[in-house]
Amino acid sequence: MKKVYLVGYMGCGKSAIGKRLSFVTKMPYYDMDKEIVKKMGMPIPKIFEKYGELRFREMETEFLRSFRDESCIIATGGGVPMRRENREIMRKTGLVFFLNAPFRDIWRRISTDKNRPIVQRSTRAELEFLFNERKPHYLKTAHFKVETEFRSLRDITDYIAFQIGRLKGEK
Ligand SMILES: Nc1ncnc2c1ncn2[C@@H]1O[C@H](COP(=O)(O)OP(=O)(O)OP(=O)(O)O)[C@@H](O)[C@H]1O
Ligand SMILES: O=C(O)C1=C[C@@H](O)[C@@H](O)[C@H](O)C1
Ligand SMILES: [Mg+2]
Repeated sequence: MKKVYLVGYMGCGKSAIGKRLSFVTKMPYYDMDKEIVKKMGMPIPKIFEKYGELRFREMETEFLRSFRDESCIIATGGGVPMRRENREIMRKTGLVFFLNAPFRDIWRRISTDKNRPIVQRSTRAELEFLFNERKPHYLKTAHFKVETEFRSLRDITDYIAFQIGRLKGEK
């Protein structure tokens, strides 16, 4: 069985939905950011500080190239679909869902977060610019665009679980 990848901007709900989806589908769940943190033994802001963003981006690609061959749910980092190789690996090895949220909602969720180095170093306008720059890449990576505005985590999770089940021929 294929992997299920959740892609989208910081704060769109990849981790929150990934965990719930794992519960509903009984597929194991992995958070790419957490896997990299575990491997490196330091938090993401520290990885950026010590090795630089480019090396972090290499680590993301390395994760996609080598992560275990099992059916699972993966919440990806917000910058992952920006690289062509990453997009190709995800589309080839799984089903990709883009969680689309308006920037307004995103900003409300991420503006006070200390664990996202890109948020730490950017203004609101810069983050909105990056959001608009990334959106086409999320769209071209994804097999499904999932609208999240005004929808509960449960509702979004059930929709994705339904699509996974449908494609597995269960429903
Ligand atoms: N549709 C939603 N309804 C209510 N709360 C939401 C929704 N989507 C996300 N949230 C909340 O917003 C916060 C940020 O979500 P989450 O951490 O899952 O984002 P993320 O996409 O994993 O971000 P990152 O790329 O930085 O890891 C969480 O507290 C989550 O519960
Ligand atoms: O959007 C991004 O570039 C990032 C999002 C997070 O998931 C982390 O991968 C890291 O903070 C970078
Ligand atoms: Mg996350």
